[in-house]
Amino acid sequence: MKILLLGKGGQVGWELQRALAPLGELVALDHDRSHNPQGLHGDFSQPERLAETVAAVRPDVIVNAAAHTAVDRAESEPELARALNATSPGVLARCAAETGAWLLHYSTDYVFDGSGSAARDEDAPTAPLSVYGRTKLEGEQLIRASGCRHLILRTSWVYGARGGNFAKTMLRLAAERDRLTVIDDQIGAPTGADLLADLSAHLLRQVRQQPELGGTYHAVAAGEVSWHGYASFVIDWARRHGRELRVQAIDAVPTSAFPTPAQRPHNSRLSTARLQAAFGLVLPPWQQGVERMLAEVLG
Ligand SMILES: NC(=O)C1=CN([C@@H]2O[C@H](COP(=O)(O)OP(=O)(O)OC[C@H]3O[C@@H](n4cnc5c(N)ncnc54)[C@H](OP(=O)(O)O)[C@@H]3O)[C@@H](O)[C@H]2O)C=CC1
Ligand SMILES: Cc1cn([C@H]2C[C@H](O)[C@@H](COP(=O)(O)OP(=O)(O)O[C@H]3O[C@@H](C)C(=O)[C@@H](O)[C@H]3O)O2)c(=O)[nH]c1=O
Repeated sequence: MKILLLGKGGQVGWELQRALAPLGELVALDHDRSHNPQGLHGDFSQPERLAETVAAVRPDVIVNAAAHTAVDRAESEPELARALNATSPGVLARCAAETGAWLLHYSTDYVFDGSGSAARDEDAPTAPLSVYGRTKLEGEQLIRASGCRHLILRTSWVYGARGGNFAKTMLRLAAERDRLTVIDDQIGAPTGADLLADLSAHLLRQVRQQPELGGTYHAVAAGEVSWHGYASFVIDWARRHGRELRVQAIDAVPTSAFPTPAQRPHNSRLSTARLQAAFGLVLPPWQQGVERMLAEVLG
């Protein structure tokens, strides 16, 4: 099978290069065409040009790991966020529908408003609170409307050994400051880019055999934690493994005490029951992957 991977340099894209390679021929692109084979276009700020790339590569599977993921910055650049998160996935979906290719795409817990405390399933009503969430939801909708064969994996709180993420921010701040202030009333599941990539490869193999398994799934690690609990876990693990950190206190605060340009959901719990049942999987607890990432990052 021939796979076109877009966004190869991101947290998930990096792990996908490893996980997808055994499935067949992989053409992996980033947004700078001077890095790409044959100068192929991979810049999502020019959505229509992605059709040229699909026509040139003629993939059996398109995997889209590119996105505008700077949640606060998206509030002040909604047009760019929309081009990356909605219009471009829509073009890829149209191409996939025309050629019969599969499209694998990633979405987010931020398509929900985060009310209540129950874990949401895939059919729960969406109501994004931010530009990022709204544009990611529009991307999902364009993919479904295109009629292409697709998998949309909604995930949350992604971290990887490569790239920036909350855990690495906390390690940096803990080395610089005496006190940290971290929100404790937003709850979710940190999910490893390596887990997502391995899952993606597994699902692609399966849907090629059983196309009826295509659709939208929640794909997050098991368990739940607040950002404050996550930060405390990371800092505690780093200390126990010999890292000297300056921080003396990690203050737990409500969202109202940590204002940000974008509003984020309080309840990011996603139910993975559908994914586990459809593909016969058991997802690992979030702590397992975070420890693996910390071991890699902290050496
Ligand atoms: N990070 C998270 O916490 C979560 C992510 N997701 C979703 O998972 C997917 C992967 O996210 P993740 O790997 O964490 O994101 P990253 O921010 O690590 O990677 C995003 C990728 O998009 C690329 N990109 C940025 N601008 C452009 C552009 N103009 N044209 C083409 N590519 C561009 C980046 O390239 P470069 O690095 O070269 O700029 C990078 O490869 C996304 O769909 C995201 O919405 C869902 C839930 C949580
Ligand atoms: C840096 C910092 C953040 N926070 C809060 C702000 C926010 O509510 C939460 C996480 O902040 P971040 O900006 O790191 O994370 P954020 O960019 O909101 O992470 C999100 O990214 C997108 C791409 C997704 O799809 C989501 O699933 C989610 O992972 O932690 C603190 O409480 N204290 C701090 O010192």
